[in-house]
Amino acid sequence: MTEPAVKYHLKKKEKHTGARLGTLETPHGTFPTPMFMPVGTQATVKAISPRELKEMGAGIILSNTYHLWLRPGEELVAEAGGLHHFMNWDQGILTDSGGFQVFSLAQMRDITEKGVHFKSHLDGRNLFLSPEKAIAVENALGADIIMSFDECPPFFESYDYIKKSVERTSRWAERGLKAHKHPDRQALFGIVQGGGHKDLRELSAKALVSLDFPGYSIGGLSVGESKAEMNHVLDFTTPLLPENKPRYLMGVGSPDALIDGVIRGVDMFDCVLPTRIARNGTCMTSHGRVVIKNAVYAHDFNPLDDNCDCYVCQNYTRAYLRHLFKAQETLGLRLASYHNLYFLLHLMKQIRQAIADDNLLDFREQFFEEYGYNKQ
Ligand SMILES: CNc1nc2c(CCNC[C@]34C[C@H]5C[C@H](C[C@H](C5)C3)C4)c3nc(N)[nH]c(=O)c3cc2[nH]1
Ligand SMILES: [Zn+2]
Repeated sequence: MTEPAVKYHLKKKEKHTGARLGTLETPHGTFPTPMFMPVGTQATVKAISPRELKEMGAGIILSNTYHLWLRPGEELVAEAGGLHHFMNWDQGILTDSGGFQVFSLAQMRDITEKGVHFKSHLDGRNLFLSPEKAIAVENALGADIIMSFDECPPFFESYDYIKKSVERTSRWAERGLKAHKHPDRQALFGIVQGGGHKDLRELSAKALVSLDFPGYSIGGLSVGESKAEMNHVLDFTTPLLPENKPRYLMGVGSPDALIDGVIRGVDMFDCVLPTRIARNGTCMTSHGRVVIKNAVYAHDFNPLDDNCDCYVCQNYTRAYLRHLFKAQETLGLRLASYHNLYFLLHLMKQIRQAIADDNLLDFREQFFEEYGYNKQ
């Protein structure tokens, strides 16, 4: 039996919740969990350099199979020696399988047992992605953690549709496991589906756990359902997964969703939010969101966030950041992206400390109060 590429070590369970403190050992370093993973869509975290990512404490970042397969092509990335060399990132990389992208970006053609036929969103070419093809692309890209090829059905699809989709996704997961060429250096995660249905989540988790993946993603969420619904699904899904394996909630999220996901036993998160909202000048701060182009900040010579010790908050004022956005200077979106990423990475650090101190619920109370979330 080859050593798994990625090992999760559970260090401590928080006394009052399902939260856990752990470490994730990968071929490119060992990182503390719970963790937030910055998203790089086309082999770059938009507007931020690897040096800045390291400076802010990012460990594992995401890249994107679908885009890189279409452009520049996985062969070119493999020729460059794989993603780490290509993008000059020597810490952890995780790639999604492209399934989510196909369902959300491309003009759909049809889903068959074999895989998905669709048209490229770039040039309309007819393309086909199957579990075998997706895993082959992820093997060529060389990320430390790769995802199974799955279908993420709409949350409000019919029970029958979601049941059929779960069964097919489980068959696809098994085919992906068989096609995976480097289990010794790339950890393939299974992705649990099942919408909002407890029995379908059980059906999905049982099938995937029997295949003994080194880690499990919780898919099919953060697709338009309410936060209460997402938390309800997590309440009965995380307990279905092995305690000694990492759990990755895909596409989440906002500060409240991160805290509530950790409370329910999630270890890993990714979300495009911090860099996406930064591009129009929306910043996350300890006092809630600041839309920096607002006139109210024109003469505000305070830092973006007086509780933040990041490079941006230590060296620039709200008035200056507002000026940059009004003048459409690219430094504006760089600084806003930097702070937003730092904010979420720092939030995870505070969450890890709260788990160590067994006061995660008090931390949630204070953070929600200060950020302006209404407490459920
Ligand atoms: C937002 N809500 C949400 N996301 C989801 C994702 C993508 C996670 N992010 C990876 C991704 C997706 C895009 C944008 C960036 C870069 C790259 C392409 C990889 C992050 C999901 N991915 C898969 N394979 N399956 C899901 O069920 C799923 C559900 C999600 N629900
Ligand atoms: Zn800051």
